[in-house]
Order: sequence, then C-alpha cells, then structure tokens
Amino acid sequence: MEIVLIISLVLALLLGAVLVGLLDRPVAPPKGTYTELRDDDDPALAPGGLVADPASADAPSSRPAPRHAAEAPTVEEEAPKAEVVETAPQLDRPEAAGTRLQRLRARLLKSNNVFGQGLLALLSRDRIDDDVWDEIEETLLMADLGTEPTMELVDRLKARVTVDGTRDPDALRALLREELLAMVDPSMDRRLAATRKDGKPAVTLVVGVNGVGKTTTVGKLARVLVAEDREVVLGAADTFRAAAAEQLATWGARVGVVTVRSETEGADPASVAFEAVKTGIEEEADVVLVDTAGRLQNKANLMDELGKIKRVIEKQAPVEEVLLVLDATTGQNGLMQAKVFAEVVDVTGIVLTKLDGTAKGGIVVAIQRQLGVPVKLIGLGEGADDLAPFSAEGFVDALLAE
Ligand SMILES: Nc1nc2c(ncn2[C@@H]2O[C@H](COP(=O)(O)OP(=O)(O)OP(=O)(O)O)[C@@H](O)[C@H]2O)c(=O)[nH]1
Repeated sequence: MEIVLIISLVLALLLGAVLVGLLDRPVAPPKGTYTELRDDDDPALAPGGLVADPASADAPSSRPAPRHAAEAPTVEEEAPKAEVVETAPQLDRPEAAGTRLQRLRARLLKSNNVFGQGLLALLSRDRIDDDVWDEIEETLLMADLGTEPTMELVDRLKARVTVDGTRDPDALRALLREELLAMVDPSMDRRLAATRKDGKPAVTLVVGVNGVGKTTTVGKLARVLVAEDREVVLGAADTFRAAAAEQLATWGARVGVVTVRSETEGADPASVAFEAVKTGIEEEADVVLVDTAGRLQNKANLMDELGKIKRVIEKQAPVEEVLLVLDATTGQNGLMQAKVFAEVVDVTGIVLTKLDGTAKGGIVVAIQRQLGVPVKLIGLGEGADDLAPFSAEGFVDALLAE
C-alpha cells in the first residue's frame, strides 16, 4: 500500500514537471498570422492577388488609433511600443491648397514672362501701329493661345485701346488683365469632386498619354486632399510600367494613404481599379484616386481598355471625375490628345503639368475652348507640393506680376 502511494506521488511530480516544461516553451503562432506589430489598416490579401500596399501600412495613420493593443496583447509584449515609434516613418505635412499658386507664381512668371509682361510692354508703346498689333498677335500665338482666341483677343484689345485712347500704364494693365481673365473664363466650375456621395467615395480616374505626369499628379493630388483632411485611397491601375505602382505607393506612404496594387506584373488594370474602389468603400474613404497607364490616343485597343476600366469601376460607384493630364510643353499636340480622350471617357477636368518649363501658358485657354472642360490643376515643378488648384484670377495675376 505504501509502495503504491509513493509511486503515485512520484508519477504526479513527473507529470507536473512535464506540464511546466510545456507551458514554458514559446508557442508558435498559427500559420498565416502576423508575428510583428501591425496596424488596423494592415493589408489583407485581397482576392485576385491584390493587396493594399504594405508601405502605407507602416506609416502612422491619421485615422482613429489602431486597436491592435487591445486585440493582441501577447504580440504587443513581443514588440515594445518604443521600437515602433522609432521605426515608423514621419508623415509629411502637405501644404494647404490655398497658398500654393501664390508660392508658385514666380515660376509661372519666369516661364511666361513674354506672354504676360511682353504683352503689357507692347501695349504700353507710345504708338501702337499695325506692326505692334502684329507683334501682339505673334506673342499670343507663340504662347499657344490658339488662332481663334488670338484673333478674338486682338480685336477686343484693338477696340478698347483705340476707343479708350489711354496710355496710362495702370489703366492698360487693368484692361489687359480684364481681357485675359475673360479668355481664361473665371465662371467655370473648377472644384474637384472630393466628397462622399450616397455613402460612397468620389472616384477619380486619371488618364493621359505616356510621360505627361499622371503618377506624379496622383501622388501630388493625394497630398492636396490630405491637407484638406480627406481620407484617400490610391489605386495603382498602371500595371504596364513596372515602377509605377511602387512610385505611387511611395507617394501614398509619405502621407499615410493606402495604395491598392497588384502583385502580378501586367495584371488587368480594370481589376486593380475595381479593388481600389472596393477598398475605398470598405474604408469609408472620401476619395479614390485611380492612376492608369499612359496610352497613345491612336491605339484603339488601349483606348478601349480605358472604357473598360471605367465600366468596371462603375459596377460599384460612379466615376465622379475623369482628369486628363496634359503636358503643357507639348503645346498643340496636347489638343489632339484631349480630343480623342474626350471621345472615349467623359473628361471632367484638365491637369496641365510642366507649366514651369514652358512659355506656352496660353494652352490653358486653347484646351478649355476645345473641350469645354476647365483646367482644374496645374503642375509647376517636380516638388511634392508643386501642384496647385487652378484659379483664373491667380493665373492671370501671375502672368502680369512685376
Ligand atoms: N517640371 C515638372 N516636371 C513634372 C511635372 N509633373 C510631372 N513632372 C515630371 O514628369 C516626369 C514623368 O512623370 P510621371 O508621373 O512618371 O508620368 P506618367 O504620365 O505617369 O508616365 P507613364 O506612366 O510612363 O505614362 C517625372 O520626371 C515628373 O517628375 C511638373 O509639373 N513640372
């Protein structure tokens, strides 16, 4: 009896020791779970191999504080908070939209001084004869104002300068300002669709030919919107250029914006766009910006693809804005592009990039006349905040600034 008791006691002690040993061992996480501290808006593998970009998930978000601390206390223990704070990249604080054109006006004046100041100098000559009017006409044509608007403006200036007979520099400046402003048309609605409608984000599709600055514009525009406290989701539907998705994700990460992209090179851009909009709806974003691959307007299959992207997006939410990006340095060629793009998708606004590198500011008027669509944004440099909302007054004032 005693022996049985002793054996039972020894067995019990052994069993206890084994149990303690087992509990002490680190427990491997179930397959597929994260082993590092992750954010709430961490990318989940989406159907079709699409992920919300991991680069963005590392950045601190302006959204409500992540709930991971409450949900996964053991993981929290493994990765001390201090470490996360140290490694998390600082978010950029983008410049507010309102001050941008003012800051960038010097660039506009520098590249377009012949257009604005040159015109003023010609009008201020002591005697304005036919030769001077020819020079004025030439200046306007050189600035890509287009033939019809040039004739119209010259006629109006002729009539007013002759009738008024004024030679006073201030009066001439005011007169020229008024006439240029009428050409640029301050009555056009240049607001961007950036507000949720019927419980869905405003979807913006960004289109244009190769190299005009689409991806850069989407990145810069995200910053404009973030500065206005909008929740933004980016869609990298330029699956043709390998680096485009990476480029876009970097732009997004700098301001804490999620980028939806495909892990498969050459994936169907319509499906990436679809996933981006889906994510935007799920995340209750204000705006979804979809970047698309550059396409030549004379390639019918690529233009058809654009139509498809739009149709696929619209299975979930209407495309509120189609921004056509045009490179201002390409001048009249941009007009041809605009015409064809407008036939395939309803362009709602123009983004005129690289205005810092050209004296062709008159293209603003020409393009608006051609499409009946307003220029909404202008690019004035390669800097992250060198994209400004277009204002007719701000533009004309910059052209005429001293
Ligand atoms: N100076 C200047 N450069 C600009 C401006 N906007 C864009 N760029 C530059 O234009 C180049 C092309 O820009 P991307 O955004 O890659 O052009 P993309 O249209 O997306 O190109 P694809 O994807 O090949 O069609 C980059 O070097 C940009 O920095 C601008 O307003 N001013």
